[in-house]
Amino acid sequence: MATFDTIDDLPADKRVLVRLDLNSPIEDGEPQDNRRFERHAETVRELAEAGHRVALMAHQGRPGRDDFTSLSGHAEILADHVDRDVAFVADTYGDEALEAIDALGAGEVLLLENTRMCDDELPEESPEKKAETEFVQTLAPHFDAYVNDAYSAAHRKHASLVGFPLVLPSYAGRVMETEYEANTAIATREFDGPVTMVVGGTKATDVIGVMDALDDRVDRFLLGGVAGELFLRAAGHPVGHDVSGLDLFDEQWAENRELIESVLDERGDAIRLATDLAYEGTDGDRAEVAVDDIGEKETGYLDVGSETVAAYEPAIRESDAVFVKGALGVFEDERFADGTVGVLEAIAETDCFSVVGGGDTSRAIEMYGLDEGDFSHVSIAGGAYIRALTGEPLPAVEVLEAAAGRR
Ligand SMILES: Nc1ncnc2c1ncn2[C@@H]1O[C@H](COP(=O)(O)OP(=O)(O)O)[C@@H](O)[C@H]1O
Ligand SMILES: O=C(OP(=O)(O)O)[C@H](O)COP(=O)(O)O
Repeated sequence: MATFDTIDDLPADKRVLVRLDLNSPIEDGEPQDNRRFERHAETVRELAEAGHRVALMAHQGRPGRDDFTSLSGHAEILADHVDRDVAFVADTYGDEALEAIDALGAGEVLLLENTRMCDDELPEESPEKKAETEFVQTLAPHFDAYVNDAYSAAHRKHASLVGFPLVLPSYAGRVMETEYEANTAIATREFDGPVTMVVGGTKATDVIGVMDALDDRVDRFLLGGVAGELFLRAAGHPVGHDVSGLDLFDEQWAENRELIESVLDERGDAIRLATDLAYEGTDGDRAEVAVDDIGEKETGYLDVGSETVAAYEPAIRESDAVFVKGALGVFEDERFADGTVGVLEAIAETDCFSVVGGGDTSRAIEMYGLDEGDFSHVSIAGGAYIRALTGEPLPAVEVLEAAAGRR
């Protein structure tokens, strides 16, 4: 049972600062609609309909990456889901933002600019330090309450996530509440048969530590995506290097090499690696190569190959529980969706307990016409949900709980 207050406990007619997680796939510079908008819209609508003045904070991407953009497009998508205007101000806590916040009327909604454009936001520090930042100290006096709905970012100690509960009465939004309950329940659940985790995506650093911490709670890991290539690299294959402008591999390799090698050493029997990989052939079609035939690293691999998919599917069918974190390939491109979709289809056809997590990965469900009802839980959280599986506390949840304890 969560020990934080929720928006059911929020007194009427307040100026409320709300943290959402609208971090989304970006295509041609534009955010793509996904279930994060739909799910957070419930909290925003409820607060606006209750007559609160609602200012929203959220982040997009990471500085230096292609997905680091303004939130102006996010405001439009969110407005469609909330079914009311969502104003946008290209400022987070400067004069322009404060003016727009102070001008909010009852039931009005305003989205502030990407929190990660502020220097105070990102360095991971204690909640006490974050509460002292100019970011928190400037915004807080303009509000009566803080609502955190960003469960999927709750593993980060950023100012907008851990600073405000020390200085404002604080509450969990609907997404925070439901994701917390679902993911905490999963962490304590026992399974009779094999437990499988599908590990892919781009955030290898997030998943490798969790693989280590999950220890023997997971019987086998099926690997793909960036993490999968880094494990292949550790196993001596010439893959998992940055080629042609990609910067997904080498930095994460340097950061995790020792851990990957020790996980491979200790849990090697439980780890299944791709035996073939897919890439873009010279004619633009999908081409495949056996991992053992890759002589040197000269191309980017964008999916696991068909032999690998055929080996992963039966492993899923005989599992009692399957957890998915991260896509096995660049499924947004149909040519490289086979791994991700093959695994999701096998789960959907199987009567196992299943969780699909991650803002990007869960999007594959609707993109490829799968039915959400065929999965036990589709989480909009990736890194936060797999950390919850290890029982590791989430800093942004801890400060909400501490805030409730002080009231
Ligand atoms: N081999 C690969 N190279 C580049 N990107 C990949 C590869 N495999 C998977 N991806 C990308 O990983 C993304 C999901 O990664 P990640 O952000 O870690 O997961 P999530 O947001 O679902 O938690 C997908 O959008 C997919 O395009
Ligand atoms: O999308 C997110 O996490 P996820 O990819 O683990 O689901 C969150 O917004 C956290 O983003 P971050 O991993 O850049 O801190």
